[in-house]
Amino acid sequence: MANVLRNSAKFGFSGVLSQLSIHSRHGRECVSPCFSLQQRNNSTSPKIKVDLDSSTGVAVLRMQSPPVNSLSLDFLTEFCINLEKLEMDRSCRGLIITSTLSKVFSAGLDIMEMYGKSPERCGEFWKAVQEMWLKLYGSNMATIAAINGSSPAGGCLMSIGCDYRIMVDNPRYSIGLNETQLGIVAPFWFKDTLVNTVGNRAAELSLELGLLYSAPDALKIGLVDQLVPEDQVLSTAQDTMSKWLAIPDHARQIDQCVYIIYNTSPLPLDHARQMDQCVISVCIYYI
Ligand SMILES: CCCCCCCC/C=C\CC(=O)SCCNC(=O)CCNC(=O)[C@H](O)C(C)(C)COP(=O)(O)OP(=O)(O)OC[C@H]1O[C@@H](n2cnc3c(N)ncnc32)[C@H](O)[C@@H]1OP(=O)(O)O
Repeated sequence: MANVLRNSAKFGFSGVLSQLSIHSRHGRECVSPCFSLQQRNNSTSPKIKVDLDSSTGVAVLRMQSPPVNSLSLDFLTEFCINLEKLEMDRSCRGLIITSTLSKVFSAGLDIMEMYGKSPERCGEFWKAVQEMWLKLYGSNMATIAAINGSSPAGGCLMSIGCDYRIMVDNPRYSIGLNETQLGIVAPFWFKDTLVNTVGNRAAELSLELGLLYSAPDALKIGLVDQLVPEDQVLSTAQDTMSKWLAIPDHARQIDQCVYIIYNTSPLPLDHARQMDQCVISVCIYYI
């Protein structure tokens, strides 16, 4: 796998992100419209399953893309379409993300998307990664990751993009931003999200050494909020969600907004997204 990553160096990409600029129903910045997402979703079997309980207002999004829920362009597109639909549905106030696979939450970005692809495809892929994070981190819903397996790299990003993380108490499951171990560098907005979660020093050590934490170690540094037995991860997430939803939405959303404005990178701005594209291109060139 590391070889695939190293070989991908020669396929640097130069596509420029198109402008992403529609606004959500709540006025917060949103990304490209459902229409364009649907146009590029060519997959046949669904990689995502969503169940919305209209009596509680809680949706459970299950990632079901074997073998490891890797974040391919198709996967990310489907993920974003589902998030967008839930975001537009006023009856949905809370979202729980989990995996149907045993042992794996998500293996992160699909390695094959970074190998031997055209610059245009790489650009489209990176844009989808950005969209996934923007939609999740900026969501108006309360979001909980029910992490029932390993969650390296992009899988960890998805987890820390949620408001709260509950992980299965199994030392064999790991989580972390391990990019440097693969010879690549986590983009600045991965870093910011991690700093917001575990603080500066822990994030610095974690990123530079590309550390993957076992579930108990992840709890120690605050990378996850709670550990539970495997068979309780979803019920605990549901119980926790009811506490989050006891807070009036507008108060939680405004609080989150203030937090994001003061603590997060400018990725939601168009120029920052384009700058990110350039940085990633250079990184790939030097791998
Ligand atoms: C466009 C340019 C972008 C530039 C990016 C720069 C910034 C980088 C940002 C983010 C980086 C990433 O997210 S990179 C992905 C990093 N991911 C990992 O390091 C995880 C690697 N995988 C694992 O550790 C393990 O697979 C696992 C713990 C997740 C599961 O272990 P398990 O033993 O259950 O399964 P296997 O290891 O046997 O794997 C099964 C099967 O899945 C394939 N696989 C695994 N991970 C990936 C992946 N990320 N992408 C694609 N495919 C993956 C693995 O090769 C096996 O396939 P085969 O059965 O065919 O051999």
